[in-house]
Amino acid sequence: MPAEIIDGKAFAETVRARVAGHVTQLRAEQGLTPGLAVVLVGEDPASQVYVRNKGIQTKESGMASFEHRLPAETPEAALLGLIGELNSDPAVHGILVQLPLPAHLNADLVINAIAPEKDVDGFHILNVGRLNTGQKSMVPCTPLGCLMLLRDRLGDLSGLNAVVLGRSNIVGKPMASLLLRDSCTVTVAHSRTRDLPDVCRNADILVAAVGRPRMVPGDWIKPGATVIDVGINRVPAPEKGEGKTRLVGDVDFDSAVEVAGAITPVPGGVGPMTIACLLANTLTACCRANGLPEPEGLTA
Ligand SMILES: Nc1nc(=O)c2c([nH]1)NC[C@@H]1CN(c3ccc(C(=O)N[C@@H](CCC(=O)O)C(=O)O)cc3)C=[N+]21
Repeated sequence: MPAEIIDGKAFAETVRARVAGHVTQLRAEQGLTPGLAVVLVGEDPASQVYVRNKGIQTKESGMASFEHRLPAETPEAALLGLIGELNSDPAVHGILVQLPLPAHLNADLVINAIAPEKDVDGFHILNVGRLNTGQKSMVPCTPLGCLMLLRDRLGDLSGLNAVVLGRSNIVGKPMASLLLRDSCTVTVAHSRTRDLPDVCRNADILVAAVGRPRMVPGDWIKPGATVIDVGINRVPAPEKGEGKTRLVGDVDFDSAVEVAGAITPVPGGVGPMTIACLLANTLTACCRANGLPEPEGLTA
């Protein structure tokens, strides 16, 4: 029996609707409007599309959206100056600096200049430390979205074998941390892992976040496993016409869908959840900043 397809797009819509409901309530009862500032340095076309989508969805949820587009050659001091202003702006509850940054900018320095309570990406070193020690933190959007999908399908995750393929700071490591917190037995696998197919075949939950198109074939998957495909890879699609491209994940969907119990598609899986969780984190940051109770079910 082929796998259930996990509809991340539909799930993300329900998350955004819940965020919007809380935003309406915040405005009516507290006179508050959560605000998200997005900073884009340079003209990377993919980043521009992504930043535009974030702006649209932010406004659709009733929040304020502040976009800052800076030229690629912006000096580090100027970027740090802008972050300082956003840190002290009471209308801004969340700050996201789109990555990757141009090479002359030190991304660690820039991210760590964001006020941790406004760091809706959860990339600030204080949030990383807090997440890893079980303290209240901002949780990175993509892993949070994956966790929501997993809990929705599986309920209690405790005791399950989870394999996270990829060890990035933005997905692999925080994903492993969240799964461990939910009492999974967690393996972080990567390009140097020995017997990688066998390691993956042990997974009740397989999260693929390596950035290599269709790297995971169906015969690496345990029958019935839940597969979360984080990869968003643009590949040539000559069948659509010359020069055309399409998006594929890190999992070879066609073979995996025959083996897995459930699987996220690309597009329409994890990607939309990432943006929904960015909005959820902005709402959470706004509530915390004002000493209000946090929205239930929208945090880790
Ligand atoms: N500071 C920072 N935080 C990020 O969260 C961040 C970032 N920088 N830099 C770039 C990546 C990429 N990213 C995506 C989110 C959603 C989709 C998404 O919604 N994708 C759609 C498809 C979109 C399309 O068709 O192109 C989908 O998967 O269905 C894609 C990519 C967040 N990122």
